[in-house]
Formats: sequence, structure tokens, C-alpha cells
Amino acid sequence: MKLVEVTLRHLQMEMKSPFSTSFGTFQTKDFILLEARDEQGTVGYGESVAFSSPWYNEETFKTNWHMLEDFLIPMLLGKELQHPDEVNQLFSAIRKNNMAKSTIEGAVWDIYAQQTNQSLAQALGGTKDQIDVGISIGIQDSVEELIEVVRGYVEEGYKRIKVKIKPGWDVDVMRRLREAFPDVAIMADANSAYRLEDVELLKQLDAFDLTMVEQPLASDDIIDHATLQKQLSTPICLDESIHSLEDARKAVELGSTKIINIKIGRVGGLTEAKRIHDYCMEKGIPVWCGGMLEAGIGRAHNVALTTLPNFILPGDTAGSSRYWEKDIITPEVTVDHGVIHVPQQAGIGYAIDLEAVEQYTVMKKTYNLE
Ligand SMILES: O=C(O)CCC(=O)C1=CC=C[C@@H](O)[C@@H]1C(=O)O
Ligand SMILES: [Mg+2]
Repeated sequence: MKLVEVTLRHLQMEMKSPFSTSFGTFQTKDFILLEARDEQGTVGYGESVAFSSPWYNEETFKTNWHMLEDFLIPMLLGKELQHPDEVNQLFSAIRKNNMAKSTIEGAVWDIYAQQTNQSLAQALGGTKDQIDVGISIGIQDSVEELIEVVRGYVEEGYKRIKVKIKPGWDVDVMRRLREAFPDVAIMADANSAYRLEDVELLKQLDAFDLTMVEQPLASDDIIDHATLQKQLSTPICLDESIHSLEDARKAVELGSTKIINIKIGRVGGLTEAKRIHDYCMEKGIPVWCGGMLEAGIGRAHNVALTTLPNFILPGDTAGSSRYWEKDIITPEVTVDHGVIHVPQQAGIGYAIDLEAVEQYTVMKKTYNLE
């Protein structure tokens, strides 16, 4: 496999409804869709999950474009590859910039799966033909509104409900949610909104039988989460703190986390995501696939990854229609009573919808061998 042409597109899509977290509200998604073609003419797609501003991590739409244009595409164009894992090795010479790396690595995995005539799920070692999924709900204007939104998704059959918490929107909200839904799997995502000094408040969450509390402390912390976990009965799940297999190993060895939210972009691609999955399976640490409000290509990669056996907790891969009036893939990702049926075709199993892509394209640039 040898990439001979890569096209970057700036796509702009409006979310059906704004998504609010402890860091602010998200409505318009500006992101990079990457199309790679190899010498046999096979085309693969990757999607950058970097947001326009660096609120989730240090990467942005613009830093990703710069890294792809000036470093990552030139490193891969014309390079003979036997397996997508080689991309992870090649990119180890570049510090961080995981979401940029993941964008092109995902396209290489897509090409590889097509050329070996297997689904991306099979190429990754996936074992499931359907996956359980949950849904992540942003901060609402009132608890009453949150309860109604949750009720709708519970009735749709989503297997787990994730809600955002932050100081002033936490214990009372979770108590009222648990009272309204005594038997539903509920988790909370704090996006680093708390400090170790908030331990007494966070301990109050133990009363609500949450499946986990995600990333309560600083986004680059592992030590304080270990101290906090010793005082909480609710399992801590790390998201932002885990950028690599090494981070996962340190967090598990220190007891900082009992569950890991794997996001392909955050860890630099599917190869590293699989390595973290395999390590966690060996250590008895369950994982699930987080979401970054992806469009259809990123969503398709999440579906494939979630077929690996240690993805035993429902992830955040809700259906396309939850986010977009019209997604960039056909068919769209659909959820059937909390279950996604995994496509078995070669590659990602969803076709690109070029009409929708053109509709959302702000600009594009093609890079090929000189
Ligand atoms: O894609 C989805 O539906 C999940 C989105 C989601 O919960 C998040 C996306 C990005 C940052 C956070 O707000 C949050 C997360 O941390 O998991
Ligand atoms: Mg999170």
C-alpha cells in the first residue's frame, strides 16, 4: 500500500441541537475530512475530531491542518506500507498532535481493510456483529428538561445515559435523575471541572449507584485521580488524561482509574487504541468508546473499534440522526433499541455521501507525489 494522493477538506456542519459541557456550548462543527488514495486507486477516509478551539485538548482544526499539510502527509506520501501499524511507528518521531495523526492513520486502516477484503472491524480483530451503545447528553437549561431528554433516550433503548456535571450542577441533579430512573445505567462526565479539594462533594455521588464518574480532575492528571479513587466507591473513568498506552499503564498501575474511555483521535489512531484495549483486557480494566460529536466517517471508525472484545461497556456512539440533519455517509449510523448492527462489507462499511460532503465543504486542497 502506497498513498499517492491526499485531499483535505474543511467541512462545516450544524448540530441539530447545541451540546453544552462544563467547558462551554458547541453548535457548529468545523473539521477536516481526509481522503487518501493509494497507487491501486483504493480510497480511504479519515476524520479529524479536533474542535475549532482548544477546550477539550491543545489541538484545533487549524493545528491539525498545519500538521497534516506540513508534516504528516509528506511523511506518508509515496511511502511503501505493509500494514497500518507502521504509521504509528513512523509518526512516533512527531511529538503529540494525536488527533492530526489519527486523521490520516484512519484512512490508511480503511484502505488496508478494503485491500485485504475485510471489514475494518475484522481488520482490527473485532469479534462482535452488533454493539451496545449509550448516549451522552449535554448540560440542559433545567433538571426538569434534562429528565425529559433522558426519558426520550431511555425509551429509545439506549443502554447507558451519560450526563455532564460541573460545580453547581452535580449532586442535586444526579439525585433527581436517579429518583426518576432507578434502574437505568447512568454515568457522569465532569470534564475536569473539579479539584481534589472537592472530594467531600464528589463522595456524595456514591449514593446514586453511577456506573462511573468520568474525568473529575485535571485533564493532564493521573496522581490526584489515584488519591481520589481511594476515597470514592464510584469507579473513576479517565478520558482526557489518557493519550497513549503508556498513560494507560501508569494510570492502571497507580489505581487512578477502573475504566478507560478510549477515543481514537485522543490516543493517535486505531493502532494505539487497539494496544490500550489489549492492555486493559489483560489487566481486567473494561473500556468503552467515547465520542467527539463525530460525523459519519469518525462514527464508522468508532463502531468498528467497539467490536473488540473488551469494549464491554456501552459507548457514546449514538446514531447519526442524533447530531445531524444529514450525515456525510450512506447509510447513516442507526441505533436499533440501543444496538448498532456492525457492517460486514470490506472497509468501514458505509459509503461516503459525496453530495453531502460537497454541500458542507468550505474549501479543499489536494496533495500528491511531486
Ligand atoms: O460524541 C458524543 O456524543 C459524546 C460527546 C461527549 O460526551 C464529549 C465530547 C467531547 C468532549 C466532552 O464534552 C465529552 C467527553 O468528554 O466525552
Ligand atoms: Mg469525557
